[in-house]
Amino acid sequence: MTATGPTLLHDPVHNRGSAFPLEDRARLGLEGLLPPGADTLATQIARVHLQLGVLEDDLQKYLLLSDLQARNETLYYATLMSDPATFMPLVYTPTVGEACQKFDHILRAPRGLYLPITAKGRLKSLIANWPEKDVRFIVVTDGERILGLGDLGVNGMGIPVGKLALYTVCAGVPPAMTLPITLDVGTNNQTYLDDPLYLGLRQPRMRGEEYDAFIEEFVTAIGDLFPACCIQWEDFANFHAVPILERYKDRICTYNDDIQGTAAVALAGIYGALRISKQKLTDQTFLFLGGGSAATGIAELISEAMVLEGIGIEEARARNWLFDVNGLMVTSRTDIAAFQKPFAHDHAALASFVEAIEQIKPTGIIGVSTVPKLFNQAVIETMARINDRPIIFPYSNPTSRSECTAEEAYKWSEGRAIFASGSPFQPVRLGDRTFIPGQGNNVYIFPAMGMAVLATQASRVTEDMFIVAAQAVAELVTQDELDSGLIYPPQHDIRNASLHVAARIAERIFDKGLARVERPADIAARIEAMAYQPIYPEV
Ligand SMILES: NC(=O)C1=CN([C@@H]2O[C@H](COP(=O)(O)OP(=O)(O)OC[C@H]3O[C@@H](n4cnc5c(N)ncnc54)[C@H](OP(=O)(O)O)[C@@H]3O)[C@@H](O)[C@H]2O)C=CC1
Ligand SMILES: CC(=O)C(=O)O
Ligand SMILES: [Mg+2]
Repeated sequence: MTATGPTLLHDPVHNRGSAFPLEDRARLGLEGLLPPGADTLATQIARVHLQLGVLEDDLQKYLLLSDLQARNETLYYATLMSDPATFMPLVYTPTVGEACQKFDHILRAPRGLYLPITAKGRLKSLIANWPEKDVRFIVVTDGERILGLGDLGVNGMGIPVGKLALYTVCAGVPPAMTLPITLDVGTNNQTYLDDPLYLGLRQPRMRGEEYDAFIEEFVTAIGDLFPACCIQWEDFANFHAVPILERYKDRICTYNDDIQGTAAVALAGIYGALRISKQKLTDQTFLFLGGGSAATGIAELISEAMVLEGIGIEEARARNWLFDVNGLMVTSRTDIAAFQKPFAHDHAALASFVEAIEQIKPTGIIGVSTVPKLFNQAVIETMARINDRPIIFPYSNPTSRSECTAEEAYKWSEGRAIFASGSPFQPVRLGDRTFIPGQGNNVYIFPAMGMAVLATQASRVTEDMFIVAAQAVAELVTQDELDSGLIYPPQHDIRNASLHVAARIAERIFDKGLARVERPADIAARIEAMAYQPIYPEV
């Protein structure tokens, strides 16, 4: 029996607000509870656009949209899908970064599951409180490396919430099947520990065996309660992200978006760049600013993609170099972690990034350092002197952490940079030319991966699925888009792009025998039919 009256108006899944048809209102006990006129979904969307249009501050817009999500889910998704290029920067990077930093101050309706380490031993009973019983996709963080903003404790919850909204908007993963989770193992962020409004555990971060046992209990509980569920790890510090992925990738359906999703979107951008420069992947050398989860994930996937073009894995890895806070990663350094070692090469130690560019002569630089402005004029001018079409990817998020702006990259390279950034930039005018900067963000990958896994009920997520995803993104970019500098599909068309990428990944899942459903005659049609549409459910 569907709820009626005020209870119905407070159920975000079934609520239509002012769009309840007049003829249904008596039956649903809604007469008098709504204005006498009736909206359509279209007039409701127009009203949200109007309300957002008068707000100048993006955080206020973020709040308006989260309130809407808590009140009327269909209208929320319909609004986001009405103009993804406008709304993605509000519910995702860059605005979500500011929202997370202030999450305890701006909190209105909590969303998702919070699992504190103090509930160790009882996680299953907490997770069982989640009202939906067919959860297929979890995005989980422990809040330690939120975008490039560091340890935000439970305030990091904005990231799983925002990413899962985009699973739905971009690729149609039904929202009822998604679950955002924050594991609260404490925080080392003193500002939050001192803030009376902070809502997480007031204790230093748990480390070591107790942390590992907590993760193990979490994974086991999810497997028991939601056996068809895929777990996406998000924004963990690299010393947890890498071992967690290693531990679980062959045991359950799981992946880490910062390592694998980012790698795929970077590879897609490189494939696009090579169509512009008319070069081969195996002719490239990449120098990363940063040597963490994202850098090593991208470097490894590029290496694997180079192997597909005929060179050995060691030779491929030798074309990928890391440069971190202590300089170029060379074999003589003693501070290199195991996951970085494949990309530490024999070379003299170098402390200057420009000097490293001079000596290594990369064709592309990829910024995943969390530190803004390090792709300075000298860096970009050196890249532009060495390369006819230098690849410049400042991937750190949010915008305040970007290694350079689009304008800087185009200006300092005299318009020759092939550019993409983790957070969006506006088009850049240089003389009589207009450049459209692409957003090199894993948002081109994770929603599609989610839909592919859902449609196939994949038992595992494997590396080659990310190479396929990269190829599928790249093949959508038209010559006109490349001519304007755009190496990713335009954001306004991200839904079509994601459904295409999902179908290509799903094909690979079926080919590898990892699907747990029968192969349909038309995979793309099956995905299209499964994809969530923002249409009011019957009541
Ligand atoms: N565009 C996209 O889709 C994505 C972007 N990102 C972004 O990438 C960034 C990094 O993420 P991730 O790799 O997971 O984070 P990590 O913390 O794992 O890596 C950051 C790396 O940068 C290094 N670093 C810090 N300061 C400097 C400096 N001054 N010069 C050079 N290197 C420095 C760190 O070294 P040390 O550890 O020694 O401090 C570390 O190796 C974040 O801003 C994140 O938002 C991540 C995923 C996806
Ligand atoms: C995009 C993303 O996953 C990050 O910046 O961490
Ligand atoms: Mg991330």
